Amino acid sequence: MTRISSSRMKELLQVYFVMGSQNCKRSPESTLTEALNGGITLFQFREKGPGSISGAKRMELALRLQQLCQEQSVPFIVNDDVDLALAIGADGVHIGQDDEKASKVRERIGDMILGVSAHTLEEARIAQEQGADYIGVGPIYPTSSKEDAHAVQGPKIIESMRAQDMDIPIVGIGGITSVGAARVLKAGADGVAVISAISLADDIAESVKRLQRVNIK
Ligand SMILES: Cc1ncc(COP(=O)(O)OP(=O)(O)O)c(N)n1
Ligand SMILES: Cc1nc(C(=O)O)sc1CCOP(=O)(O)O
Ligand SMILES: [Mg+2]
Repeated sequence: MTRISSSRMKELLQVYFVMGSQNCKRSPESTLTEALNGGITLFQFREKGPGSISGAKRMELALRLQQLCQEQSVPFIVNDDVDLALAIGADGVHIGQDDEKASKVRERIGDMILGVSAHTLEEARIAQEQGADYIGVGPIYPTSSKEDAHAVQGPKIIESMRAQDMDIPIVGIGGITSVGAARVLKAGADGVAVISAISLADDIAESVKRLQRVNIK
């Protein structure tokens, strides 16, 4: 296996669905199935926070959701838990600034996809140097899906990273809906990472399609 190319990574980031059972109105399996039918390009298993499950049940859920992604050839990324990602043969891992250091995670996961959260230009540069394939930048807008989110940054943070020659694939995250997505892409993001605008939608597949349409404009 070789590291993912930057151009392929950018394609995968277009509509990045992040989800755990705590984010769903119906079962996580049916939520993900509908999102896959709608055309998500990447999935992150983020079983975390109030209402989430743990232990063997969490791993069993990860395996069931991974299977659904595999059936549609959508890469399956695990949030935070490198051990879980390695144990189930996930396609990648997403870590934040409070998680294991990116360079250490890169050593552990080899060529698997590595995503790192970055809130500043400095964090973005370090993530790139330490082997990140993409960075997640946020929160772009106010979010109710992450209790310990940083202060809202607005799309300008991405614009300023691009203006200072950050060429790594970037996905915006935090409070993004089909209404706010255009500004995120215009600022220089390659895609949008979304929890609630997809997981809580009445018509999940349609909510994904709306985000896709913003992407191709
Ligand atoms: C695509 C993407 N970007 C950012 C995050 C946030 O990661 P982190 O800061 O580690 O916070 P938690 O998600 O672990 O609470 C993400 N998960 N995905
Ligand atoms: C998981 C996560 N990370 C964020 C960050 O700023 O790094 S914001 C966030 C939650 C995104 O959920 P929603 O699309 O429902 O706002
Ligand atoms: Mg994390």
